[in-house]
Amino acid sequence: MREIKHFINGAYVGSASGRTFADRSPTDNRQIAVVHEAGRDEVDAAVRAARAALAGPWGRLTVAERVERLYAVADGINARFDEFLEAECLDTGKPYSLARHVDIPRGAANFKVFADMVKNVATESFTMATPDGAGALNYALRRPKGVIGVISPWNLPLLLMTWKVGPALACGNTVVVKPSEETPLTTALLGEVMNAAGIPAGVYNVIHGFGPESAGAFLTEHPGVDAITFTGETRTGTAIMKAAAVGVRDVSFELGGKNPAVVFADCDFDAAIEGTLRSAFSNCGQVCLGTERVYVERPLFERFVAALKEGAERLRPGRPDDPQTTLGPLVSQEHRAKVLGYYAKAVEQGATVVTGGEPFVMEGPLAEGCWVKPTIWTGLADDAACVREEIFGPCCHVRPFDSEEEAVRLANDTPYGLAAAVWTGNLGRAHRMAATLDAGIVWINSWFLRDLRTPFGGSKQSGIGREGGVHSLEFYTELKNVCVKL
Ligand SMILES: NC(=O)C1=CN([C@@H]2O[C@H](COP(=O)(O)OP(=O)(O)OC[C@H]3O[C@@H](n4cnc5c(N)ncnc54)[C@H](O)[C@@H]3O)[C@@H](O)[C@H]2O)C=CC1
Ligand SMILES: O=C(O)/C=C/C=C(\O)C(=O)O
Repeated sequence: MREIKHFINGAYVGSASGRTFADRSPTDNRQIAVVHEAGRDEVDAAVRAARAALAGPWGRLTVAERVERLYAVADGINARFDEFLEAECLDTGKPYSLARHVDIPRGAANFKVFADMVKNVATESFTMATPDGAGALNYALRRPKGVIGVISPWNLPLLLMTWKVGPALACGNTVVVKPSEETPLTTALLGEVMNAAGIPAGVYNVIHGFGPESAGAFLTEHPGVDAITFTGETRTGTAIMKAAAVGVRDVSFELGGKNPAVVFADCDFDAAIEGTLRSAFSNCGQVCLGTERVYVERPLFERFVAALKEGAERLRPGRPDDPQTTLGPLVSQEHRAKVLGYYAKAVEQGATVVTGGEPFVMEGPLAEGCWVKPTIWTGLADDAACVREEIFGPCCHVRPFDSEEEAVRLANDTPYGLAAAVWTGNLGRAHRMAATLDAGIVWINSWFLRDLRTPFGGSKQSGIGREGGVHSLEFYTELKNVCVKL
């Protein structure tokens, strides 16, 4: 049995309390690791180590030296690709075919891309007139913000954690990471890569545990943390924001979504079906950018629903390492109960179940796993729970519309504003839709095409701030203006 310890000041350490919890595989519910649970003492030790490293060798490196080490981290992930792949798929149950192309390569890319960015970023400068005629020169310096608290979720554990840690380190900060209690393995493994890459002790720290009254809350409440970055549920974001208010610490939040896809009759039908299948069912629907509401122009509606059903029924659940597997389980029994609760509620509220709506019956050890069928509904009212609330499972509701105005009204009728997809062959309409949809990210005739230089984040209750490209640098640095009288 693996034993997962905290990673503090460059070394793996257990909890002084001896408290541990079980990490289970969602594939078959077997225990895969015993994980140490941090108390306030371990969190404090991690924050102190991070603070000391800021003033230590890390803080004295030149940008070029930092960049070189971050490249070594990326190379270190790639060199141990298969170990990361195995650990990520063991924790999440996701198919190797998915993690091999998305999670692990992005884990490495998140270090390289932001290393390149800090190498090339400029800051502004202004000359100004002064009464004596000599003038003055203003220029801005970017300085690390300090110790960054990173709270990461379970759906894309390595990808989303490194999406924060990569730019934070590139900007010269140090971090204390609290990975999700459901998926601690790859965050723990990254400590070994950090050491091998020559990242000084204390720059990357990891503490394990839960959220409220555990490691997550202890970290966000810790006065030694200068800023907090979080991806997860909107309600958790609210709790973290309250903690961050003490000491007036900065936050960057990427929160829930109830993302629409709008499909016009003039779309490329096959592309729209392929894209919508991916956006609704990839990672078993556990992607914050995923589509849970599909609006289809009426003339296309019946054909679209039939093709989507056929695609959903082609998905094959199975072991992550089986090349035939195209659908993993949900992350936990608790999450499965939540998703199945929505499946039951949809029926109570009058949905037509086009396909799915129930658990998969699996054989052998997999019978104990967190499997649910990909599910498509039609016929729900616009205020039904499954149309309003984030489910985070492999499911979507499909509804017809009759005009562009109606499609915009329906798509925007949500407290969330993370992502949207529009499928149309009409370029003018594509741009109109992009401008009027309330979302941080609008994909036209695509989904999950990610350029890491672009702003990423949500409007309304889907988040605060933007990360990606220079926007990450904005969050992870303080700009200092220097005014020189000439
Ligand atoms: N990427 C996303 O947008 C995600 C959304 N979700 C949504 O959230 C729902 C609940 O899943 P959870 O795992 O409970 O998500 P969560 O938002 O509660 O957990 C995410 C992270 O926050 C930590 N956390 C929880 N409460 C905290 C607190 N008070 N202070 C500090 N840290 C805290 C957790 O330990 C975990 O590391 C899911 O059903 C799904 O709808 C979950 C994970 C990712
Ligand atoms: O950065 C990405 O490409 C993916 C982001 C996905 C999420 O933030 C999520 O599912 O929570």
